[in-house]
Amino acid sequence: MDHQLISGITYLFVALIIGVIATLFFLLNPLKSDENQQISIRYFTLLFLSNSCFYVALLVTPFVSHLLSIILANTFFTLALHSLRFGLRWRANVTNNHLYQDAYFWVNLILILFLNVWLFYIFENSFEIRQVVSSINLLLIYIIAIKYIFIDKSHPSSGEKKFQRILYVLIPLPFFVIVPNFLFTDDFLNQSLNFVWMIIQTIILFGSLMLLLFSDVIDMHYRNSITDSLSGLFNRRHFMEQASVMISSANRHRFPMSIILCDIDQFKQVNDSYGHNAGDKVIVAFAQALQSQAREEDVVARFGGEEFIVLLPQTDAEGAVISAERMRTTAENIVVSTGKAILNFTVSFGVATFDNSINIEANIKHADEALYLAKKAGRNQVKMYSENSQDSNI
Ligand SMILES: Nc1nc2c(ncn2[C@@H]2O[C@H](COP(=O)(O)OP(=O)(O)OP(=O)(O)O)[C@@H](O)[C@H]2O)c(=O)[nH]1
Repeated sequence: MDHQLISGITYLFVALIIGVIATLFFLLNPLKSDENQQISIRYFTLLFLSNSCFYVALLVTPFVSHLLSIILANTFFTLALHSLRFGLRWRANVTNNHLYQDAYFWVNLILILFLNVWLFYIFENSFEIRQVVSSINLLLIYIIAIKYIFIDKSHPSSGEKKFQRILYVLIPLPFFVIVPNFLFTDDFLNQSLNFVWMIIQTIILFGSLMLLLFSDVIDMHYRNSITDSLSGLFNRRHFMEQASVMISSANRHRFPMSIILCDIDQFKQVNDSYGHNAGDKVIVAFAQALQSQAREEDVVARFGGEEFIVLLPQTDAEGAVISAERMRTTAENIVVSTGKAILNFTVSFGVATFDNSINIEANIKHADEALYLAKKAGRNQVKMYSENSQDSNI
């Protein structure tokens, strides 16, 4: 059999295997619970499928017309790279449009097709020229992709940082794809080298996207393990961990620290009168209000059913009572609309300033005692813990 035909078939086979493995990996990815991630995974899958089609189109030159091969190859290539851009955009939640609604994609595609046809007539069978056009396109998309890697720029994940670094490594690769064409006169050798570069590029891209998705999965599991699913606040376990770290820091540096423990008033009645969903809405509304009233360094958590806790570093008793009072009035003004009615609710607060000689549990107990007094005194108020609890007041 012809030498070129055997290598052509081998290339197609390799391209197909890469495409199938990548597709299976992305379709079986465990990140399916998040809609944004789901869409971005579909785009990553499209990237590898179209990348494989690109190789196939490029290597079918002996079987179809040269012009058709160039046009198909570049079309799939453009599709592959724009899929990368769109996958990252969905992941970072920066778009509601799909690829087919993207003007930049269509302009790019039309330009590529126009250039292909034009260059074909000018340079006839020039493999080099179409490599240059593809490489410039590839370069542009990698540069644009760098912009959309980070979901939260202030807290980049390790996968995001690694993926960014890998994209920087990928940027010069398109130029290496062109180099063999100018170095060697043997077409077969050139085509083989081109293919090797493309495979390397795909494997790097595939590996780094895997890395990015795995780090997303790890982040997601970590986030789930420290947050409460209903309110989105930290859960009790994470609060206790954070609190013990902050206590030792407060002890060492001798700064004051306070705790606010609060409980939604007559919450059982809300559930009984309006239903459990209405109760959940109240919890979410109050959690958001609490978070919005807290400072950046405060730790806000859902402590139990309708009970919440806030740890306030660098805050003395007076400051904590002012904060709690602000939270109380904010809660009083929240309006929650349910299917049946529009409802208001109130919250009681117990405040304790840290006694460094005792542990976190004992300090929380102090705040709980103050909260109990607030409930006993008629609810919707703030009480401060004092040694003689019966006298504690704001
Ligand atoms: N909807 C909803 N209800 C919850 C959740 N967690 C706990 N609850 C309910 O919250 C209610 C708490 O009621 P109680 O402990 O009697 O307290 P309360 O009615 O708020 O009365 P006071 O605290 O004395 O003002 C119970 O009926 C729980 O079932 C939740 O996640 N969602």
